[in-house]
Amino acid sequence: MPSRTVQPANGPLRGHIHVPGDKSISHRALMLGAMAVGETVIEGLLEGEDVLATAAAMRAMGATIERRGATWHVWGVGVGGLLQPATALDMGNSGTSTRLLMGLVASHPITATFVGDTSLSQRPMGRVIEPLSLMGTDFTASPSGRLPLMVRGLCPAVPIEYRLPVASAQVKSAVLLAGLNTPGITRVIEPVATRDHSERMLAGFGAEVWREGDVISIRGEAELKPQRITVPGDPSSAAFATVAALIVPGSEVTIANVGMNPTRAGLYDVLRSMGASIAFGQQRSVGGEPVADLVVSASTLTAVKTDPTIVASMVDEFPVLFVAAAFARGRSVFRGLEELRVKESDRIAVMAAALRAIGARVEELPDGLAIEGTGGEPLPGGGTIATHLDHRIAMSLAVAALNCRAGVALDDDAPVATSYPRFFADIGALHTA
Ligand SMILES: O=C(O)C1=C[C@@H](OP(=O)(O)O)[C@@H](O)[C@H](O)C1
Ligand SMILES: C=C(OP(=O)(O)O)C(=O)O
Repeated sequence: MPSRTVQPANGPLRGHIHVPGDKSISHRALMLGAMAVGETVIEGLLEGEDVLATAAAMRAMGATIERRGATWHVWGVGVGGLLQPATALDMGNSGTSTRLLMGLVASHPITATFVGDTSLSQRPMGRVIEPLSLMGTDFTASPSGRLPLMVRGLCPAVPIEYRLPVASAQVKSAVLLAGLNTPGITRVIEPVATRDHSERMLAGFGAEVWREGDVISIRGEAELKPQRITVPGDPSSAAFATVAALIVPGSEVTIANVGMNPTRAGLYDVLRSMGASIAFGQQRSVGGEPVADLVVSASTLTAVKTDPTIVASMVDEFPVLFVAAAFARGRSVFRGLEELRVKESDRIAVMAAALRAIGARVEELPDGLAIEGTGGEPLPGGGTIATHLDHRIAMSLAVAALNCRAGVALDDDAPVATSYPRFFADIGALHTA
């Protein structure tokens, strides 16, 4: 476990960074490229460990995937064409790879075993096993529906209409991807809107997929046509430099190429409601997704109470929002965050412990956190933070360290490589002194 001490910023953060490719979109580009017939070309793919796990799995099931300079090239097997993998598929730390690929395998006549690291092996897969079992797929899972697990796909599978019991884009996507190779129409009812990258990209590849109110339908046995895809920057990664610039006095930072899909951009609305100075320049469309360059200036933040309806549009950004709240004026309250307990770590409990360790005043609630902010004053810092194989915990505390008197030690900085390998270099480049 490589440990690292992050020192407080020795002056304002200044400069310009280019945020890496969106993780959710990168996974989907590889998967759908692998399901098309012909060559898909991907620009801006996130080369993080999670996405590389998806690439390795698609290769193991028959796709050819190559990096040539700055672009990635995928020669797909076609819908229905996935091959039986010779060995277990190693999903590493990646919930998205696991759940979406379980969906793809579910309606193919193949058997696949999924394994992962100790974090992923504790995460619930029953939420995907349940709908895919209704489609006829057979599963043998570890106790409580965990990894390692084996999926025996059924072809043809049975189309279903499934109401999501949790707001989860991964579960929605697993069912839609299983529906790709299933005769007839598969429907997902989504009471709370979640990120819609699967629907957008399936349509882009030529599948018939449509939304009526909260019902998303896909016509199966689709033929996907290869595409040229440009992956926009990841708003979940941009969140770290954004909060860093807000809490380090005197900072002004430009973060280029940030995806602003409304199903992902909740954090930026919440920060602005706290008084954050964030300007959205060069608004444009990249790969069918809205994108902007953010100009973020250090701001006096005030406490906030988030509405539970906004959670799905910023589900991965709460750890770093908690850091912003720790430096805001007043008591912030975040509720409706039950899903945070089943991410790479229990992000409510782990962030409560980490913020306390650096001197913040925090109350853990069953479904969230209440945080008493400093009003902008630095926190004491010091101590060593347990990151629990969770990239977002590591990066959030590295950001907090910038405004802690004694800095912050992370027990393990390796997890940042799952979603943002250049994180420490990007933040380092913003130091002026
Ligand atoms: O579909 C996706 O790409 C993702 C969906 C979210 O998970 P849930 O579907 O479990 O909320 C999110 O936390 C994850 O980082 C990526
Ligand atoms: C929850 C996350 O990812 P995944 O579910 O793919 O592991 C995340 O990136 O914060």
